[in-house]
Parts: sequence; C-alpha cells; structure tokens
Amino acid sequence: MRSDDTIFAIASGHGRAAVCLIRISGPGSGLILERMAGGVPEPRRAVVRTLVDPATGEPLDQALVLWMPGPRSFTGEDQAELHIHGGLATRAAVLRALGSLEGCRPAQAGEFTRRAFLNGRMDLSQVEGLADIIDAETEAQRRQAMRQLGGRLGNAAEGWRERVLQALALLEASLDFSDEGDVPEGLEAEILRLTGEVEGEIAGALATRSGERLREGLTVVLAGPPNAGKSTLLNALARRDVAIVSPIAGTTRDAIEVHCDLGGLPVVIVDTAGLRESADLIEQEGVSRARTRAQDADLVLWLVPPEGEASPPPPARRLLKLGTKADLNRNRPDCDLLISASTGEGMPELVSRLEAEAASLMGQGDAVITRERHRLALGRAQESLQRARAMLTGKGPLELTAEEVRLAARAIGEITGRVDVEDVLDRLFSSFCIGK
Ligand SMILES: Nc1nc2c(c(=O)[nH]1)N(C=O)[C@@H](CNc1ccc(C(=O)N[C@@H](CCC(=O)O)C(=O)O)cc1)CN2
Ligand SMILES: Nc1nc2c(ncn2[C@@H]2O[C@H](COP(=O)(O)OP(=O)(O)OP(=O)(O)O)[C@@H](O)[C@H]2O)c(=O)[nH]1
Ligand SMILES: [Mg+2]
Repeated sequence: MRSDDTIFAIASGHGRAAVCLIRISGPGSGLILERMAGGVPEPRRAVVRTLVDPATGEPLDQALVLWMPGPRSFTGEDQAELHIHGGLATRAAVLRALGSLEGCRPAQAGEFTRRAFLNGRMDLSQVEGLADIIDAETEAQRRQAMRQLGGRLGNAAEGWRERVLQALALLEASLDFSDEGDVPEGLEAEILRLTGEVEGEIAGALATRSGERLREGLTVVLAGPPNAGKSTLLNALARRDVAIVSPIAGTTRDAIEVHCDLGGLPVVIVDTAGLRESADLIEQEGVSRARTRAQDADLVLWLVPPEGEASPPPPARRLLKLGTKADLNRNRPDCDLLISASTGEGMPELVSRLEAEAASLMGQGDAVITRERHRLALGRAQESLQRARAMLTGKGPLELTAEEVRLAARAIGEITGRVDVEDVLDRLFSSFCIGK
C-alpha cells in the first residue's frame, strides 16, 4: 500500500445514524475539499458546506467540514473531515465520489494511526493505548488506556533506554581508552549505578500482572456438579436471562460467557457444563471443556449443592467454595460462602467478594505494563542487564559486556517501537477499526 496515497474512511459506526464522520488523510486532502466542498476552509474551524459530486457538480449532502493541514494533525499529514448526514445512501454517494478521485483510496484498518506512528506523532506504546481505549469496556480499563496513551509506559521506557545508552557510552569509552581491557574504577561504579537503577525499576514494572489482567479482564468460571445452580447464578450475576435453567441434570453443555462490570473492573463470568461421568458424547465434550476453562480461569467458583459434592473440584489457580440453594439447607460448614438464588441470600456478599478479588488481581489502572509484549521485551532487557553487571563485577570481557548492554537498550526500544517492530505493527493494526 502506498503511503503517499490519500486515504479515506468512515470513522463513525456503520448502522443508520444521525451523523457520519468521514476522515481523509494525505496530500490530496486539500484538493478534495476544493473539488467537493467549494474550497479549503480556515484550518481547524468547522464550516457548513454543500458537498458536490466532483464529476457532475450535483449536490450530495450538507456537511460540516474541517481542514487540518499537516503537520499539526492527528496523522501529521494534511487531513480533512466531512461530518455528513448518517443515511446509507448519503454515505455511499460521498464514498463513491471520494473513490473516483485520482490518488484517493479507502483506508485499511488502522492506517490513519499507522501514519501517525510513522510520522512520529505517537510511539508504539501510545498506539497500543489508543487501541485499548477503543476496546475499553470499564472505567478502570479506560483509565489504564488513557495513561498509556498519555505516555506513561513510553516515557518510562525512554528514561530506561537513555540511562542504558549512557552506561553503554561509558563502556565504549573504556574499550577505546584502556589498554588493559578493564574499566577505570570511577567509570565502573557509574555504569553499575546506571544499570542497577534501571534494572530495579524494570523489576518493579514486571512485579505485577495487574495491567495485563485489567486489559484482558478477569475470568471467573462457575463449576460444579450438574444441577448445582451454576446457570441460575450466572443469570443472577448478569441480571439477565442468559443461560437455560432446568431441574434436569446436564442442561448446560457449552461454556457461556458474560462480560460484567464489577465496580469498574472487567470480569468475564463463564457458566460451564456440570462435571460428571456421562455416556452422552456431547455432554462428555461439555465436561472436558468445563475442566479446561476451570484450569485457565483466574478464579473458580466451585458450586456445592445441598446434597454435597460428588467429585473433588477441578485443579484451579484460585478457588472459592460456594454452598448453593441455602434456602434448602443451611448446614454447610465446608463452604466459604452460602448463597440462594431463590431468596437472594449471600448475593451481595458474593458480589463484594468478587469485586475484592478483582481489585486485588487487577488494581485500578496503575500498572505500567499492560501486554505480554511489554513483559517479554522488558524480561529480556532485565536478563541482559543482569548478565552485563555480573561480567562487569567479575572482570569479564568488555566487548561482551558492552554487547549485553546494547541488547538491553534494543529490547527496551521495542516498547516504543524505536527498533524493528514491523511484524508487531502489522499484527496490531490489523486489530484496529477501519477509520482509526
Ligand atoms: N472529529 C474527530 N474527533 C476525534 C478525533 C478525530 O480525528 N476527529 N480523534 C482521532 O483519533 C480523537 C482526538 N484526537 C486527535 C489528536 C490530535 C489531533 C490534532 O490534530 N493535533 C494537532 C493539533 C492540535 C491543536 O489544534 O491544538 C497537534 O497535536 O499538533 C486531532 C485529533 C478523538 N476525537
Ligand atoms: N430452591 C432453590 N433452587 C434452586 C436454586 N438455584 C437453582 N435452583 C434450581 O436448581 C435447578 C438446577 O439449576 P441450574 O442453574 O440449571 O443448575 P446447573 O448447575 O446450571 O445445572 P447443569 O447445567 O445441568 O449442570 C433448577 O431447577 C433451579 O431452579 C436455589 O437457590 N434454591
Ligand atoms: Mg447449567
């Protein structure tokens, strides 16, 4: 795809709507306004214009038009926006007209943001923050995404990289000037200080997974014997009739997921098939899926009916034992909590318990790293720094020490996209909406 094309796309939603936003970016943006909107308005001032078909002059729609010349624009290049009426035919007519102009083509997913990145308007960590803002479903996710867009991770990474490069410069100076192949004592102390500081800060950022958990949402799996009341509990937590409930054991077979917002934190609650030996092939598959989901879950709610558990709970990272149908039997000393979907007993306590679990696993958006990509890159940086520091104090070969420090700087550079990130970009932008 040519990057000097002028690209356009609908940036608003795609159904019938009151207003539709068409975004345009590239060197032909001004010409488009001249051909279709009667001229280029004053920069960054909205004006109402009648849009016309550039081929025939036929009026197509009334629009609010914006002109944002580069480099002071989102993409860093000339940009225009047409805020048109939201009807399907209007949209089609304007897009057809834009596509008929030379050098203009529909944008690919994420292509506006890719241009913003390539033009240095934002770094890779900020691009990820932007993607996360669009996907944020809860308040804490929104806050975390905004911090990343605002440069919290990017600034931290730049700070680390700068100090590592400073240490590298000192090492290289020693390489050039020392005949014995060792580092003068004063310099060695400074290199150890710089790399030690950075290594400690990176270790701090790696110490919690709460950022990744918050971005992805916490998975809570409801598991237990058939008829324990799992689907009834799912419906109660979701406050809608999501799953079929019946007195017949083995009602649920597929795993059913509901996205919930618990005090601003994203929690995916998964209802599963009741665990039992069964001759029914479909039920067997359901039971095997239930076990897998329980194993992968951040938290398993193990539901024990009044008649007790027929089998031990499946292996899980974290498990909370819930006695169900408390209205039928209140004598359940082995359970962490008693609930009844019929009377509502225990439900507020359960929700508080889940909120507390979620908060302790996810925080409120204060973590610095939010993706496995960050964890892997910083993990490599940390290992390189550790190896370099060990060589430095153990009087290891200077060239190898410098190479490790170089590797550390490179790994940190991956966070902001300073170094080879083509494949990361392709993967990331393919997950973007068209128009972003
Ligand atoms: N109509 C509309 N709304 C939108 C966007 C958009 O592109 N169009 N955005 C798109 O995602 C977001 C806002 N992001 C933007 C960020 C920077 C610039 C920009 O042109 N910045 C220039 C000029 C700033 C100024 O005028 O002071 C700059 O930073 O130099 C525009 C939008 C959300 N809302
Ligand atoms: N008395 C009483 N009955 C309940 C309660 N919760 C669920 N039940 C009933 O128990 C039966 C089974 O409920 P489900 O929610 O379908 O149970 P399940 O664990 O999803 O069962 P499977 O999908 O077959 O594994 C239904 O008849 C529910 O109405 C409760 O708190 N009290
Ligand atoms: Mg069920």
